[in-house]
Amino acid sequence: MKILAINLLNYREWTEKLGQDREWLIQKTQNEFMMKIHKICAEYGTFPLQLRYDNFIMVVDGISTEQLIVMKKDIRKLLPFDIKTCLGFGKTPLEAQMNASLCLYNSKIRENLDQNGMNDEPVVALHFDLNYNTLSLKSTSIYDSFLEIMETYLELARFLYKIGGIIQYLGGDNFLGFISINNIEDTIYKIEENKNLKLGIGIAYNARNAIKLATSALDEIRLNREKRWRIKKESQ
Ligand SMILES: Nc1nc2c(ncn2[C@@H]2O[C@H](COP(=O)(O)OP(=O)(O)OP(=O)(O)O)[C@@H](O)[C@H]2O)c(=O)[nH]1
Repeated sequence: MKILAINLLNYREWTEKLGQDREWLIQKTQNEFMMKIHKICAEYGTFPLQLRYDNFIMVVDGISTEQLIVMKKDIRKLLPFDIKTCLGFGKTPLEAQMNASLCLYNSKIRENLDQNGMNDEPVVALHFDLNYNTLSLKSTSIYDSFLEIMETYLELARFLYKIGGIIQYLGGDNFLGFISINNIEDTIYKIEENKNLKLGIGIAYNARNAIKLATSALDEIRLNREKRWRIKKESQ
C-alpha cells in the first residue's frame, strides 16, 4: 500500500495569531481548505482522511509519482501554509502511514514523493453504516445517538488497527476504512458479529473508485437486507 501524508507547517503559530476569539475562524478555515483539498484529491482519484486537520493522509495507490508531484503543487497553491508531504509504503495502510509519519515529522528526512517503494496495489475501501440510525432517533436524543456513533467509531478503529486498517468518520452514521486485500475476510467476520452494522466493500485501482464501489455496494444492501455486507470489484 502507498500512503501520502501531509503536514501543514506552523499551523499552531497560525492559530495563535488569530487571537482569543479564534475557534469559529479555525473551524471555518479548516472546513474551507478541506473543501478545496477534497476537490483536488477527487480529481487525482484519491480521498483525504482529515485526521487532525494539520496533518492528514490519503491512499495513493494507482496515482503515478508525476501526478502526485503535480497534486502536491495544486494543494500547496490553495493553502496559507507551507506543507511537507511524505510517501509511506507498507503491507497494510497502517504500516504505510507509519512509514510516511517517520518522514513527516523528522526534519532530517526530506520529502520523498519521487520514491518508488512498492508496486501499486488494489485499493480496498470499506463503507460502514449503522442500521436504521435515523429510525432510532424516534426513541433517543440526537446527542445519545451521536455518542452511539462515536462508540461504534472507536470499536471499528480498534478492530481495524489490529488488522492494519485505518478509518475516518464521514458524518451521519457513516465511516470509511481502508485495509489490504488480505484482510477482507477478517472484516466480514467483524460485520457478521455486529448486527447493528452493514458494510459495502469496494476494490479498485484507486481510492476514489474503490469508495464509489463501496458506497454502491452499501446502497444494494439497503435494497436487499438479507446480507449485511457486499463486495464490488472494479472490472479490469
Ligand atoms: N457521509 C455520508 N453520510 C451519509 C451517507 N448516506 C447517509 N448519510 C448520512 O447518514 C444519515 C443516516 O442516513 P442512512 O444511513 O442512509 O439511514 P439510516 O437511518 O442509517 O438507515 P439505513 O442506513 O438505511 O439502515 C443521513 O441523515 C446522512 O446524514 C453517505 O453515503 N455518506
